[in-house]
Amino acid sequence: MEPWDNQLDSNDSQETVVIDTDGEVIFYPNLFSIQESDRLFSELDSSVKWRHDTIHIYGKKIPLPRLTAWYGDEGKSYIYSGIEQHPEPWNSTLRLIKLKAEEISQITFNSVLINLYRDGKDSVSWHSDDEPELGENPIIASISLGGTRRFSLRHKTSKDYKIDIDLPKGSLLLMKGETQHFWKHQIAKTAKSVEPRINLTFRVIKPVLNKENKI
Ligand SMILES: O=C(O)CCC(=O)C(=O)O
Ligand SMILES: [Fe+2]
Repeated sequence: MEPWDNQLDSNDSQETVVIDTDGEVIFYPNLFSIQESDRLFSELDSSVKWRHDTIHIYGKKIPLPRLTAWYGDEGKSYIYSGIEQHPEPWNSTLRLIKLKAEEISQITFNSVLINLYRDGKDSVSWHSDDEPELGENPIIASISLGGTRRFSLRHKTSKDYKIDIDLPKGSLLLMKGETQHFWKHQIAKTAKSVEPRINLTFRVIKPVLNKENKI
């Protein structure tokens, strides 16, 4: 039996409400133990097909400040930076993590976007996960492994609403309801020395109408 085959223990049920206004964000600090987290980190670090994508801004090619990968059910493609992306098929480690995320979230996910923050210079800038293929009120389960990084949320119109939360290894942050309409989030760069971090955001990709109004 693998360590992560355990039933939910009492630690798993700890939860903190991070946001309950204009959306819902809930933090579960101990989805995986430290030992399980370290093992999952090294398995994913070596097995994931990491990409270093570039984005095009004002005619310039800019490498993303992190490595990424996308895994999911076959046939769930989505348009990202104007390019149709096809997911890699699930591997066994990702399936196990997905099951744990689904137990907590009470929803079946069909894809995961994975980020590798190699050091403190890697980051993700302010954004909402509001692509049409995620649907009206997406449920996103975000799992952290490796070094702790600070996750910030800020309300789009009420400038005083701002929350920072450190995401340690083994934790899960659940974003749901209207969160993506009203809030943006980021992982800022840091000058502190930090261990590499892997973040997995499990999502449900829905069919969307394309230009010819076909699914
Ligand atoms: O690394 C994180 O915790 C957040 C990643 C994120 O926001 C995203 O991939 O959309
Ligand atoms: Fe995001």
